[in-house]
Amino acid sequence: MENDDDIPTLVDETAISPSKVPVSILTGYLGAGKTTLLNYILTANHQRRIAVILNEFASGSAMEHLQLTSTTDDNNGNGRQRYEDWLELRNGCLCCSVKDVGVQAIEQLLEKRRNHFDYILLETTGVADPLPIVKMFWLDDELHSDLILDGLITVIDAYHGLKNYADDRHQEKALWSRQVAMADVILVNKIDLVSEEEKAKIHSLIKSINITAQIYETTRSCIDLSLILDRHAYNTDTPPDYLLKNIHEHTSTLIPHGHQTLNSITIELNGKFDFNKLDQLIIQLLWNEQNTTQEIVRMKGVLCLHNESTYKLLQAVGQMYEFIATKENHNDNLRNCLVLIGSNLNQEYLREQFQQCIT
Ligand SMILES: Nc1nc2c(ncn2[C@@H]2O[C@H](COP(=O)(O)OP(=O)(O)OP(=O)(O)O)[C@@H](O)[C@H]2O)c(=O)[nH]1
Repeated sequence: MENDDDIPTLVDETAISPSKVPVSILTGYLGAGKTTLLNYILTANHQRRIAVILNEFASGSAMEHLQLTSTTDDNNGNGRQRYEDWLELRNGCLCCSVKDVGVQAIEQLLEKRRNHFDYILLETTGVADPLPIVKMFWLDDELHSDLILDGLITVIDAYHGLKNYADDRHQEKALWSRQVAMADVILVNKIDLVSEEEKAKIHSLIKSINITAQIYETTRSCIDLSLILDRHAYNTDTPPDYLLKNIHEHTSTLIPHGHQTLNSITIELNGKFDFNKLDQLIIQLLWNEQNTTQEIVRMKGVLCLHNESTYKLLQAVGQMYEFIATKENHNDNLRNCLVLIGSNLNQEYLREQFQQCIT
């Protein structure tokens, strides 16, 4: 481990990027290929200086640690070097509690090693529910954090995926589904081990749970990094194409799979929303109705609002949500599209609720 004195000082202070450092969360059920992906990233030839943070238990200790491994250029002309750091998390684990202690620890690390990396990948354990971790890193601008959530990458084991899903033990199935439901990018890994028929089945199952994620097939988690990094899934002001144009194509793939714990539904409406009514409805759905049988884990929408000529984006994760202004003019094509991902979602009921908010 390096000590603080070893940290190189940049001669040219302007070389330190004032911009925020993107954080991607990496998840995937046990044995899916997360470590294989991280090893690939840490050894692959690319320009990014990526810090990998592993959420590990320190054996024999009640204390939690985050292990940081990074191969980055040290800016002293010594080329790429690998170093490790440990962060102590005295108050809990990133996996099972929403605690901003994890964010603070990573911010401190960033402060200390600002010139060492420009991207952070946070690996969760195979049995982590990604929802609280995504919420933790979806930071309000008011908090002036140097970190910005880039997205959630989920690695799926193509060979065991259907088995994990079919697992009668509810906990396993629920976790697997949540990791798929929350993803912005999904790697269907171990594609070398499955037939075309199995491949089609796993794609269909993934899409029925999450129609918004970008899906790539991989072997040994090898992927062009530009496809999975810098997704800007939470800080975009550009309406995604699938919400603007291709929703019919996606909807046709929403084949329900037996005893599904989570699934996607889409709602399309014409007209302009009354913002106050819409806001009240979102609060009702995410706060008041969240503890009924219905649970919305993720919501995305491209919407036309009364008195506004450009689209608004809606993003929600658990009970948190925000409306984001876009520069894209709707040109009086007043088509609104929403995708909701969750459990026990009643499409007709939800459609009716949103319809009532149209002016
Ligand atoms: N055949 C095949 N094996 C793979 C592939 N990707 C990973 N493996 C193997 O699958 C096993 C599990 O991979 P890991 O990368 O350790 O999986 P993980 O998601 O980190 O697992 P946990 O840490 O237990 O959650 C290892 O033995 C890998 O070598 C692949 O595409 N094809």
